Amino acid sequence: MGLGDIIRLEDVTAGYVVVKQGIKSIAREKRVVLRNINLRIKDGERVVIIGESGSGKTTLLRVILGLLKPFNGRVFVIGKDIYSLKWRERVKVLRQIGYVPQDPYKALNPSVKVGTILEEPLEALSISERGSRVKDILRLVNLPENVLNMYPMELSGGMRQRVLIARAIIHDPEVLILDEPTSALDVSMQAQIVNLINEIHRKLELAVLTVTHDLGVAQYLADRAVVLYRGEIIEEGDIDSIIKNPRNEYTRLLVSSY
Ligand SMILES: Nc1ncnc2c1ncn2[C@@H]1O[C@H](COP(=O)(O)OP(=O)(O)OP(=O)(O)O)[C@@H](O)[C@H]1O
Repeated sequence: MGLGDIIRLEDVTAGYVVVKQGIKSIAREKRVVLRNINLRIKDGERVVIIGESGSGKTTLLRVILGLLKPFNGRVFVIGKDIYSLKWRERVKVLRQIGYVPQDPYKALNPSVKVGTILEEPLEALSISERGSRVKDILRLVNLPENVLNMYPMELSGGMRQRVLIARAIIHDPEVLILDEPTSALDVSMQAQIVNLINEIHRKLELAVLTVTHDLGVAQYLADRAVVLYRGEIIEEGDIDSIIKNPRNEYTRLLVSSY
């Protein structure tokens, strides 16, 4: 394991166990979605995973987030093999990941005020420390303080996305992971969120891993890109050279339709 790896996947094969019910029998079958994935996110690096719908992007995130144990291979987060850890230890290590789920309209509990949502990850701090941390983060994500007393439903999609990003980084993790951060937003809002993510990367000096099917977003949010196709990494490297000079046939197709 090299110095400075925040996340590292070694030969990961993962998927789901599906239950097939026959007339007289029930059979469990392994459905492999990811094959032999080797992936490394270094300290402070911006990496984007590009792939079409069904390529396994969300499954890959579940594996990294400690939610889906691979059939084979190992997953390291800040140097710890997470699936070999006891649950309590694993939770502690996984706090180094800030996660922004896919849909800002569905991801926030509608009956909880924004202030409570943001304080939740800060339970270890005193009340006054929490308050000042919340204020700092609101400033960083460019939200006014009056949102603290509002419910998610009262906010626009872009504001909800800012709340989700704020919640993900408020406890100062080492890496921010975003699942399709712009796909539910209109075009002008997409640019603002992309700029915000880059600003957070600069100011907090954390690694950023973004999953997207949008090459435009990928170009703005990454130094390095990994192309996932049918559960396998088929190409990876510098995002601009992948776009200018794709080596794999599928990547060429992806770039030509962009
Ligand atoms: N809980 C599950 N049980 C069985 N199969 C699943 C499950 N979740 C996902 N899959 C299958 O795994 C494959 C990859 O799905 P995944 O959601 O990881 O893809 P994705 O690239 O994130 O797609 P999208 O962009 O549409 O979310 C799909 O064929 C999907 O049907």
